[in-house]
Amino acid sequence: MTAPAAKAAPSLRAALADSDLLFDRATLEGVIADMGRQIDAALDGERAVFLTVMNGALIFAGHLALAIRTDVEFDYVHATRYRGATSGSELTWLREPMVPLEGRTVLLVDDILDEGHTLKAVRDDCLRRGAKKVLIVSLCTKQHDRLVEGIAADFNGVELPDRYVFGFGMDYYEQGRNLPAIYALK
Ligand SMILES: O=P(O)(O)OC[C@H]1O[C@H](OP(=O)(O)OP(=O)(O)O)[C@H](O)[C@@H]1O
Ligand code: HPA
Repeated sequence: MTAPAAKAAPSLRAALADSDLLFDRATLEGVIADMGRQIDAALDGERAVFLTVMNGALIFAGHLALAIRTDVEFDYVHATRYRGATSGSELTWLREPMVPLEGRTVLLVDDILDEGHTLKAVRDDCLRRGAKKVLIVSLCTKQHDRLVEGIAADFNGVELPDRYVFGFGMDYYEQGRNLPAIYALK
């Protein structure tokens, strides 16, 4: 029996034609360089766990890691609640942290703080594992009144309008993650 054909994703080209460029690569690289300096100052020499939330944070994490001078220990989690769609649902854990977090400072690195469910769940999980401090590092934060209570970025790069965004790690139906800029659908 042949498997049913996968549903075609909406066109990335059409989405780009119907989007605004919000932040280009040079701007984002400058913003991330500043974030690296602020994080170095906050760590004050302490070796933190650099915990990337896959997949969206992959590109930001690579740039940010090169902007931080303090040595860090890498690990990642994979938690998703959008699963290639443009609105979120239940959070699914695909990979938990492997590095012991007890007594450690964690830099929790993600691409976007939107409604905050993902970062809140991962932050709380790190604390349950005994992390002494979790610093939330997000490339961007969306401006709206749907943010869950009790979550905020300790380090944030740029602020976004309340529109669906993609590029620089963020996907449009699992496309466009490697666009070197952030776009917003009109
Ligand atoms: O603040 P929230 O409303 O929870 O949304 C933010 C989360 O959504 C995206 O992940 P997604 O579930 O799309 O998975 P992905 O990282 O694989 O794209 C993004 O990378 C954040 O982790
Ligand atoms: O606006 C968004 N774009 C991409 N991924 C996201 N995850 C939460 N919000 C978004």
